[in-house]
Amino acid sequence: MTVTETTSTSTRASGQPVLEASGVTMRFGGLLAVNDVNLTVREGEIVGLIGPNGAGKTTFFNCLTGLYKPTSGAVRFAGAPRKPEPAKRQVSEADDAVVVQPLAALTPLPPKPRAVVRAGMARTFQNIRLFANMTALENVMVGRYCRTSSGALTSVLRGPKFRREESATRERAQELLNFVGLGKSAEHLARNMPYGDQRRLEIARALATDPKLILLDEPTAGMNPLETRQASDLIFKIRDSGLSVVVIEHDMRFIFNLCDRVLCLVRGEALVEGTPAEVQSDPRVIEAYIGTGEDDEDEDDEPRRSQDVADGEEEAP
Ligand SMILES: Nc1ncnc2c1ncn2[C@@H]1O[C@H](COP(=O)(O)OP(=O)(O)OP(=O)(O)O)[C@@H](O)[C@H]1O
Repeated sequence: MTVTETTSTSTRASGQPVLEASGVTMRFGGLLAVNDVNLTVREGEIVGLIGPNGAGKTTFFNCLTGLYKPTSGAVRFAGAPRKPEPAKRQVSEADDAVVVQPLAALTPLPPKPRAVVRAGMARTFQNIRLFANMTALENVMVGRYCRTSSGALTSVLRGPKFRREESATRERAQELLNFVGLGKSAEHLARNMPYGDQRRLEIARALATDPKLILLDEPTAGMNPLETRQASDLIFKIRDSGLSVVVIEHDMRFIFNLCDRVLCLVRGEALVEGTPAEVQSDPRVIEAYIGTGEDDEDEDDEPRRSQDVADGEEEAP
């Protein structure tokens, strides 16, 4: 299957690109998991990544976030480090001098995941990866440490600089817990928190790194309908706070109600990209999920929640 089609302009397509993946290909030995996939994410956009099981969504995500080095292709990100440019000065109508930051240019993604986080990209994983025996607040504080400057020695000596940073980190972590609706759970051990709260906590920890772009891998997996609605509200709130979001989900109703744009991968290739309305009504997407009935014996094509496509079609605007 080699058909790739871009059929939409996003409702927010006028924003500057923050991430650009071009020709991303990932092979595992003889297996072509992702084949020549392109994706541009713009400021303030929510982009959904869908596809049947084994379509290559997580592998593509891993390429976007620097966890995998693509076999070929490039990922460019607006926050990636580059040569410092002098800030330009602009004079407003009121003749006040205002310092304007130059527009962030897209530059190649740094090679290591830690550098990717510093550049402004954060992610959550399909399986919850919290520090189970730490409190909610401590989990978020850990996410914050990539933005603090205390070195090992300062931390051991616990001098004034360390104490100031520690206090600011704690304060910011509490703000983020409030933001995701976990303000009252700050002292709860992560392992004792309800499942939906653990997912929120992961998002708060990712937000603690001050990202420009957050990538969420199946954020509603295992959630009940109420938790799923709350997750949706939280993602809108994150977008409204100025971030771009990329989200992988199998729950089509959730995706089609949430996203500005959706990319459907099938067998590692981009099948269709468009608005939720375009993607959910595209016969190729329906076929990819539900099948034609001719290749029912092909287990790899079996969708986890095939009925969701039809559900989304009825419900989405
Ligand atoms: N580290 C790896 N080594 C070898 N093969 C892999 C590896 N990771 C993924 N694959 C294979 O690559 C293909 C794509 O897998 P991937 O997990 O990216 O799909 P997915 O769309 O995220 O699936 P799901 O919806 O089930 O999570 C699959 O055939 C998978 O078995």
